[in-house]
Amino acid sequence: MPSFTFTKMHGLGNSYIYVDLFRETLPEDELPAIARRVSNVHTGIGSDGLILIGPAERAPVKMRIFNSDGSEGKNCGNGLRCVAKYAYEHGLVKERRFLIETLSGLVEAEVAVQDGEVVSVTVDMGEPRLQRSTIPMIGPEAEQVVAEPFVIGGREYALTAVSMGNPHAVFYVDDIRQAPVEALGPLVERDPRFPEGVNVEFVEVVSDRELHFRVWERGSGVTQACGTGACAAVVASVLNGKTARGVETVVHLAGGDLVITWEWDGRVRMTGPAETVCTGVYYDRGGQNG
Ligand SMILES: N[C@H](CCC[C@H](N)C(=O)O)C(=O)O
Repeated sequence: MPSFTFTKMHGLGNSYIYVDLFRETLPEDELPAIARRVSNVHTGIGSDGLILIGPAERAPVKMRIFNSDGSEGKNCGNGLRCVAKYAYEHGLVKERRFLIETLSGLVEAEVAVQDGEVVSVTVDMGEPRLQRSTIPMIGPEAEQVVAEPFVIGGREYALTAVSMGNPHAVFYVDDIRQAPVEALGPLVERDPRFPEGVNVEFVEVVSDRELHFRVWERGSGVTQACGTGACAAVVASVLNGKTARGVETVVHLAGGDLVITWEWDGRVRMTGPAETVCTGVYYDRGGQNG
């Protein structure tokens, strides 16, 4: 039976099973099924998905992320902070600031270190993509989608769409505790107006530099946190005139807080924690369990 070593890590409770491809080899065509199996809390290890840390052409390390349903995402904010922590602590990089390659491009991470341990990470997530065709969303290609009427499930909502390399649909609510995450999340996730699906975020504005946030993730459902989603929420809030550009905004997610700024240079910077839960050996029984 094939087996491989893994490290379970989380960013604000958004956990993934990390496999170091500098040490392990996984069959490419099995990756979606392996993601489903390791994510299963009953027959696997239990997580929101699988993240691979491996060699890259244009950076010291590359991150690939698979959601718990086996679909491959193009970016992952909480995952990037954990990859940065892993890379620094395992000597894959020597500097505290370095590039990480993702399917949506290169990002720059900077680790904060105390007694040899990475305690927090700042990631320059690059510029948000705002044109409909880059979300992607069907409709006039060059248009931005800001507070656009969006009818679904028999009701009309105000939709703001932002891509951080992966797609996000942001909705505002008066009380985050009442947000229709499980009722609306899966409907929007698979709506045909989003040809690649979409992550669905609900935001309550506390002030011009503080948000409450909940998420239904594409491919994983409700998670404790979504780093790219929190970045999309800050960008959407500036576009909707609810928070300030160039100012640190605190985003309260179910699993904890992120500090995010949509800088005047156009780039979005995110700072937050990254934790190692455990390391181990996974005995993969193949199709028998997922
Ligand atoms: N579900 C996302 C990938 C994970 C993103 C999230 N966990 C984050 O921290 O950004 C997608 O399919 O685009």
